[in-house]
Amino acid sequence: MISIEEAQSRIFALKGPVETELMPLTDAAGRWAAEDVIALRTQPARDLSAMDGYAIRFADKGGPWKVIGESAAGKRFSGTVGAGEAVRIFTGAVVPEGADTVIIQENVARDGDAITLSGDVPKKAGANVRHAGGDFIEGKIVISKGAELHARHIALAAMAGHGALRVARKLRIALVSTGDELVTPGLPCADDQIPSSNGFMLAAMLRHLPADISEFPAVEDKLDALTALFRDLSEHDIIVTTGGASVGDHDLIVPALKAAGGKLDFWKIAMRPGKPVIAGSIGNAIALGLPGNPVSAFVTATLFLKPLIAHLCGAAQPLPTRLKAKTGVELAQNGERTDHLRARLIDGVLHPVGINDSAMLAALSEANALIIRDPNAAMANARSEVLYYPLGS
Ligand SMILES: Nc1nc2c(c(=O)[nH]1)N[C@H]1C(S)=C(S)[C@@H](COP(=O)(O)OP(=O)(O)OC[C@H]3O[C@@H](n4cnc5c(N)ncnc54)[C@H](O)[C@@H]3O)O[C@H]1N2
Ligand code: MOO
Repeated sequence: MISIEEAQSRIFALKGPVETELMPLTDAAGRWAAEDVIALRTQPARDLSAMDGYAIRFADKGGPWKVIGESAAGKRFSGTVGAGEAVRIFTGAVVPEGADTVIIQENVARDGDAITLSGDVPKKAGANVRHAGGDFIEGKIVISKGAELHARHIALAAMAGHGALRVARKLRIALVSTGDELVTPGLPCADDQIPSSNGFMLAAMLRHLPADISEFPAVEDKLDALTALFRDLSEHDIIVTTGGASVGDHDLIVPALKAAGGKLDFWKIAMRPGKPVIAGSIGNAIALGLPGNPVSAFVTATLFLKPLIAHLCGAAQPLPTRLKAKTGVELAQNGERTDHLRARLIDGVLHPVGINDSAMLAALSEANALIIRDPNAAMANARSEVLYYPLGS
């Protein structure tokens, strides 16, 4: 058995990021920047007013002033503000030549072209002015290669002058559930059968990731059928199987991968749940065999499949976020495998939900966090800090 960290780096080493394409901003969210994004313009391009009021010289801060024109957003005043002069100005408008300060309109009284101070004097030169280049300067890297593109990055790229961003192309992923006992959810299910929940769970986990997912009907535990499937799917970027990963007579993923001409990289990770993970390659594809137990499939997809997708899409930080919080109860000393305790984070404190069986979905659904227990971790007192993966609510 290898450690989780070694498994992650070996899976990433199977293949590098895929080819890239230029993506319009509207479709770039949720991807990762394939190159540094450089500002094509300076923002603000000129000194702009942050408020509605009057542009003045700070030297004249006590007033009175004569209004000599107007500067609005998109329609700047082309003259120069001299001593004792002011220009009516609006939020987002260019501060005219000669002026260095904006006094807000609430602090002056206007009578025709004349304004006088009626409130506070501006505190300093430059008050209510956003200076040119205060946000970013042309030529600066505003988004680093490998950064995940959230809505706020899309806005920044747009402001920096880009209409499209270079990102990894969409991945092609095949999801295959294996097992003679599997029944399509919603159809009658005999007592020795089980609804095939894993494919639906994985599709839901990957829904917002940049991948075209092909889902296949459950495949029987037959070497020929599984071998043919590996061959047929080898043009995908990733083939994900669930089930058949263990050592029983009907666990055929490893033999099928080999029979199809694929290569096994490793099998079994020192973790719970999820020990019998399989990683290898066949043709163009990375083969990732996840255990059949639903909670094992969920945890291993969280730790290996989603990070692999992020890695192939060029993410600088493909691994899931780990956070720290206090545990509400004492945690027993851990055994040899990294454990992932189902827990609920309530008001910043982690409460284990109790059942940690790798087949129990009700307990998993109650959880919104997985407490990480390192191999051989000592007992942790209640209120001590522990690491966890947030699962979303
Ligand atoms: N002698 C040993 N037995 C087992 C070991 C071991 O080391 N030695 N490891 C155990 C561990 S840990 C796990 S995890 C499981 C993994 O088993 P498989 O990956 O081979 O999965 P299956 O046997 O096919 O199924 C396990 C369990 O999950 C149900 N299942 C399978 N597919 C689905 C699906 N698509 N949706 C919902 N549920 C599914 C299946 O019916 C079984 O109940 O092996 C242990 N055994
Ligand atoms: O490692 Mo298995 O996933 O505990 O049941």
